[in-house]
Amino acid sequence: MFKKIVIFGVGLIGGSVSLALKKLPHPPHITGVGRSDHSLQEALGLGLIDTAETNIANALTDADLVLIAAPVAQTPAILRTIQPHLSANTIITDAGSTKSDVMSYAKAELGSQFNQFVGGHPIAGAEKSGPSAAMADLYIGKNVILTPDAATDADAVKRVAALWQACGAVVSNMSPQAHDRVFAAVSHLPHLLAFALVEDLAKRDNAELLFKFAASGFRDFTRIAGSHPEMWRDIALANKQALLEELNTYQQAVSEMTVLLENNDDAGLFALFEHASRARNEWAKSKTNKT
Ligand SMILES: NC(=O)C1=CN([C@@H]2O[C@H](COP(=O)(O)OP(=O)(O)OC[C@H]3O[C@@H](n4cnc5c(N)ncnc54)[C@H](O)[C@@H]3O)[C@@H](O)[C@H]2O)C=CC1
Ligand SMILES: O=C(O)C(=O)Cc1ccc(O)cc1
Repeated sequence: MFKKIVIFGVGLIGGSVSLALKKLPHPPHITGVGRSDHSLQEALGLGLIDTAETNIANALTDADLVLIAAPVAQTPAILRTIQPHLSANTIITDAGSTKSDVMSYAKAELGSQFNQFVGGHPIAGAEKSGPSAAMADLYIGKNVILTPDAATDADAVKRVAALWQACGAVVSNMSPQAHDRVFAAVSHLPHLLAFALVEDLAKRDNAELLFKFAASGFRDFTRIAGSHPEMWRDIALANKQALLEELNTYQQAVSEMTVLLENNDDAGLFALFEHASRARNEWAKSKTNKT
């Protein structure tokens, strides 16, 4: 296990890694680096980190792992600031929701030390953010995807996998491109649709009335529209191409449903609802406790 971990961005995701590792018999020393002093002090106060650092050279002294858990557009700037202070033994990893962009940033910013970078993505989270949202059990039984490159050091991949396993996660590998296509469909598209629906209702003249009577179906469909705007702006722009394809496919599905409705096609609507309902229920049963 790592002895000193430096976490850039001690919010929901970074803070939850920290809390999970603190349950180990020999937890690592965890140093937090943040963008705002306020959230770093909050992380310190909540016991998520052992030390808060603003000096990057000090933060990285004797560090054997750097975990980047900030919004994905912050990744190049963070890599640029750490690069001069990395030793040959420091492993760098991240938790960003998109992987093609992050892997390209790592290649560009780390140069000959790119082999020490292991891209990662925990498929676990929430619509809540910040240090106070961190949970020790967030990753138990959840998937974590690693996206090693052909150049990535095999031992670094093993050690990052072991880190997530120590947090209770189930680790698999994917290419960054395959990862981004899958998560455009099952995560990024649903978040955009939830934001779009809430925004459409919120800007109507009778929004107050609509929200007053909205119930649990609306709550379930839109929970993720309460998610962090900066994080989702960065994800949408980073995975723009795959997301535009998913939006296009979804628009076709909505158009097909519109035609069924316009034509009073009761059999067509029933068949569509029955097929989707079965697929959704089978998926939910197969997942039990997983994200
Ligand atoms: N929220 C979720 O459910 C999930 C998020 N992710 C990914 O994890 C990353 C972190 O997300 P959350 O923890 O949810 O966000 P968060 O908002 O809870 O925490 C992010 C933290 O990063 C800090 N930060 C921002 N820029 C920084 C910089 N340049 N240097 C150092 N710290 C900086 C912020 O002050 C904040 O404390 C994002 O890349 C996101 O895509 C991955 C899986 C799930
Ligand atoms: O809130 C939820 O249910 C999520 O879907 C959390 C989530 C957000 C972003 C990710 O990259 C992975 C998981």
